Amino acid sequence: MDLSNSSPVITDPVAISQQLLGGLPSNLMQFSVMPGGYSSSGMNVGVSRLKIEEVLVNGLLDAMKSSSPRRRLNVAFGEDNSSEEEDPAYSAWMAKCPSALASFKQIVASAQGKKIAVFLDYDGTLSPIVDDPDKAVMSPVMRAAVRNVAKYFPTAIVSGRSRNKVFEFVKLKELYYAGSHGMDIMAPSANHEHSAEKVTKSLLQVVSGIEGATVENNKFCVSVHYRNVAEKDWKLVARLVNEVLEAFPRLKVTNGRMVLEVRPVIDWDKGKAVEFLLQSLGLNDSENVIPIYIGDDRTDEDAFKVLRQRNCGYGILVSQVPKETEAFYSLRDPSEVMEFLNFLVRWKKHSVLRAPSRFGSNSDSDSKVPTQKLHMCNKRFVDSLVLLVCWMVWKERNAHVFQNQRCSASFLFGSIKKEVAIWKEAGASAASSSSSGSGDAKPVKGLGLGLGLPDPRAPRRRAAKQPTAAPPPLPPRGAYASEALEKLTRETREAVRGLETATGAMAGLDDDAMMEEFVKQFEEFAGAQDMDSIVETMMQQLLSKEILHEPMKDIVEKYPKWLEENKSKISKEEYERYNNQLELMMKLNEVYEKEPENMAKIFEIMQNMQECGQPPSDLVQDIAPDLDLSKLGQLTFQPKELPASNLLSKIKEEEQRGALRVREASLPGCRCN
Ligand SMILES: O=P(O)(O)OC[C@H]1O[C@H](O[C@H]2O[C@H](CO)[C@@H](O)[C@H](O)[C@H]2O)[C@H](O)[C@@H](O)[C@@H]1O
Repeated sequence: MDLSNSSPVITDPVAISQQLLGGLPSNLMQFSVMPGGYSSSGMNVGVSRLKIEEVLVNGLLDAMKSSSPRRRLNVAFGEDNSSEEEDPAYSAWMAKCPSALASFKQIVASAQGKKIAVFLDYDGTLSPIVDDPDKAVMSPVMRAAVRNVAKYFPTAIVSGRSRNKVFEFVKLKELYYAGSHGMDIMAPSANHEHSAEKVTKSLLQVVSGIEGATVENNKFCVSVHYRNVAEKDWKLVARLVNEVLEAFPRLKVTNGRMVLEVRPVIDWDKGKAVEFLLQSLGLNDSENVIPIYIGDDRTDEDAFKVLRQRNCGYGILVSQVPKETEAFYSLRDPSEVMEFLNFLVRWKKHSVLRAPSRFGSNSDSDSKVPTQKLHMCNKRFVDSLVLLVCWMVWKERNAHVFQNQRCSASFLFGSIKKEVAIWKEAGASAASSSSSGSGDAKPVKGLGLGLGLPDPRAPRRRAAKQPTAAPPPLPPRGAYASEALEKLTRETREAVRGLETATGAMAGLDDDAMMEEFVKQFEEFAGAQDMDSIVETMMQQLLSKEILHEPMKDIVEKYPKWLEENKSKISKEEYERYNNQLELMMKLNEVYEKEPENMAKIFEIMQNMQECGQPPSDLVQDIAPDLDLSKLGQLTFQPKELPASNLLSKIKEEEQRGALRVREASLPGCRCN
């Protein structure tokens, strides 16, 4: 939806069709308007069938137009620049449906002493919406967050997809799954599956001539996707689906995010699925169980409604625009969902350290937390610090393993402090650019956390050449990158704030004591998630398709020409090395395209890449000036070889034994990234 449109609120498609149908004499309305959809079954064809059909098609079309609203696009980068603070409609909506992150305190306060059960929709909630439904993969960090949540709370995925398909995406055995809008947990008759197959065939036939239209069989339901169909053809899609459904009186159609969902006319939906799951998991005690349901789509409203009616638990709508909803709270996008899930885990794990600055709790347990801890428990600071310490320790470990270089704890701490200074610089710029609200998307030095990572927001030549008047469509595959970028920016900013707090809190402590404190905090946090998985998650994020694929594609595109032009200017060895590098990059791109989740392969290629050193600097300069492949390669050794959590104690031990060679002198600038 274009926000410049008149109504800021997306209305229910049913309401739209009812409105339209309201104009007809009631005796002509023998077709049924289903809750959450409508079916053309039982239609009285005597009077003006064509007219009724037209009304149905138009109703469907209206619903299609109002679905999957898009936000304003930034002219230069195809990104959204608008902030909710500037949008009065959004602010008004937020007052009714506040952020679940901002309201975390209330949510957990009401859950004190009760059991939380978590229900999660998949598309648009755990994975960003993308053009190709088969590519709606979940990021490794999101998977880690869901895995952690499931460690502490019974967790179920409730999806419109078939159960198998959603499992293929989520890949976590510890969860419960309800596919086909929850239908596959209620053992529907084989007839439903059969008619889904039949209607899939008919739908495939009729839409085959419409460019971009696809049909997805979700076992008991069928999705007709029109996200990639030109808007002028949407009416045709609506008409054809409507026509096909006339032969299937037991099926109805509802509208989701750029998708028409054909479902059996049975009294079953995601709300019923949630009730069923609560019952069968022994969580039906509404006094003592708080179900939290997070979803982004219309079908999730059935679940929100159930929670509201039961007067227990919370629906959380994932949306960046105001919507009519039965949910109590909102989150803007999957990255906020992940943050919320992480909050839940930390709250559960560290309830003893719960402090006002962190979750705003003022429970008794707070009084037992020492003041210094209160300062240090600023959640985001701890997170950022953890990442930072983790990263530095990891680099140290690499230097230790690959270069046989070791450093003292105080040197390591010095490096951490230097890194923090870089964060500080980045955070200050990031904070000022965001608080100015100017929408200035200039790259911020240091946004790659000093890791030599490309800044996904840095304008590349290709982007700069695009005419500013016509904004490029928001590339769905960039969603993770901007998610990652947002996260890094947020963490950086918070690290800076946290650093200030910590500086005050730790004033008077000497380097070693400070280091001890850092490590203690780190271990507390790491204890919640296990150190290896934090490192692994971080490595996965840094080497993920979302971060690296775009710059790699750009380099691979230009590399052959560069080689040709420079062959006579470089040595034979260099030429071979570069050729080798190009081949590896091509391999890497292939993995990113075909099996982006295959981290083992990505690690392997990156390791080999490390041997090839940096690509020619004039080649990468325009594309990804900060990209340092040889350094990224160092990331790829499995943490299991030497758990990073042991490293600090190992360093200390060796230091005590006097076995350390301090390497400050050998490392100019002390930057070991
Ligand atoms: O209940 P959900 O798990 O949210 O499933 C609802 C539909 O999700 C998928 O479609 C949506 O996501 C696609 C990938 O991002 C996107 O291309 C499409 O436009 C969205 O509607 C799924 O493909 C459908 O079958 C589900 O019904």
